[in-house]
Amino acid sequence: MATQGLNFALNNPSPCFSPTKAPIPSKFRLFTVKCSAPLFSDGAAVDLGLAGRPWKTSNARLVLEDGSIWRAKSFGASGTQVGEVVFNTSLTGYQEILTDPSYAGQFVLMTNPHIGNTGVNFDDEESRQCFLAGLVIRSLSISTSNWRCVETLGDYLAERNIMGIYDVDTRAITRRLRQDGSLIGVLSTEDSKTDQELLGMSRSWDIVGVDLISGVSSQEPFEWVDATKSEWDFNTYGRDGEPYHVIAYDFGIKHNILRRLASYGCKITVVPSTWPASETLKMKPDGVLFSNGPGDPSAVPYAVATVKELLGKVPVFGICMGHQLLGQALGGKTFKMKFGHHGGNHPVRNIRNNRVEISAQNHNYAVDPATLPKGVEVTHVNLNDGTCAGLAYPALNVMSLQYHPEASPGPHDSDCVFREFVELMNSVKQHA
Ligand SMILES: NC(=O)CC[C@H](N)C(=O)O
Repeated sequence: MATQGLNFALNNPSPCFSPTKAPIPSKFRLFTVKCSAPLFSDGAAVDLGLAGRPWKTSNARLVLEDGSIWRAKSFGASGTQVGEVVFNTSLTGYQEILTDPSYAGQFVLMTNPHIGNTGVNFDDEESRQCFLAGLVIRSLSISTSNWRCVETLGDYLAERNIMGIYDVDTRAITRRLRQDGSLIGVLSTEDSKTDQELLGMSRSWDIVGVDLISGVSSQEPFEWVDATKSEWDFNTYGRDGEPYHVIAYDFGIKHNILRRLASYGCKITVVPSTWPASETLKMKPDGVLFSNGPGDPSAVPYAVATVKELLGKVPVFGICMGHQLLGQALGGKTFKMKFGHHGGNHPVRNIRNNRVEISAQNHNYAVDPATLPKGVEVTHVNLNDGTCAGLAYPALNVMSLQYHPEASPGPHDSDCVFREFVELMNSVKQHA
């Protein structure tokens, strides 16, 4: 499919896919990028005093820190919002993306041009709210049609106070992000704010070094029981006997991680990000899961300290942020990538069995394998750019993935890793 091919190419940093480099203006010059078709842009008809148009005209601006201004039409909430712009190459699954807490502080730009056609439903929520800064899309579907739909995307965002824009050249912005790396932007529907003011806001804000986990984690421990609904579940692996008790650290956990663990027969207690390791050990779990979560892994040393305290005492599994925290706890370093990986089409090689999995990914940071101590194995590699996509330290019963085996949205190729975690807990229990 042509769109699928384009989205693969966007994630691949290989020079043969690089778009032509557009000139970037000097840091302090503002310029407007014309992107809408003339028929739909503000302009002549209004100036000439002709009757008002029945369609919406541009009423929002996205000002990027490189000085570019993108005129667009707003939907969802109004106001002014700052965040880091990242592009996501998933073709479907915008509701799961909107409710993935790992997007806190970020504007998600969907490279698939047509968004909103299936509306939103009760089943696809990945957390209790939308934590992202806003949504940037090319075309907002004018009709909504799906058997699960309960509401339109626009109403859903407005109720949750999340800003969205459409009729903006998402391809051009994506090229810019690929060439120059992630950019901070300010989205505004407020005419009272000047372009210079918005540019100033984008240049005085940063996402690096900020603890975003504390804003998304649950505040109290709770039990999780829901498994994947039987009509959606394809797992046939069943276990007899007592379920394994897993303590899941909530750094911004996606519900489908919990559903998949429950489907593999785990009893789950979710604990806040600041839950002391000593309390976890008192609960005598069979395993501990460190979840995904937003922001910079170096900004949460308290979480790294908790992970360190648990290493070697109980089998552990890290997903995305959890993988990065494990990398640091084992003595390694994390670094910020140029534009990260966001989408449901990232090829990863599982080095242990030499199979390639197409995976769902959402991260801007990665573990530098060269900084890891002896004994830590890189188990998975991202085939687009060779970055570390999974780790294991068998001596301490550690396993982790940089990406999302729970998908939501995305392919299910990596689902069997939940079984591997159950088998790890099983073998540790048998040898205790
Ligand atoms: N999905 C996640 O857990 C993301 C981890 C981290 N916030 C990153 O961007 O790399």
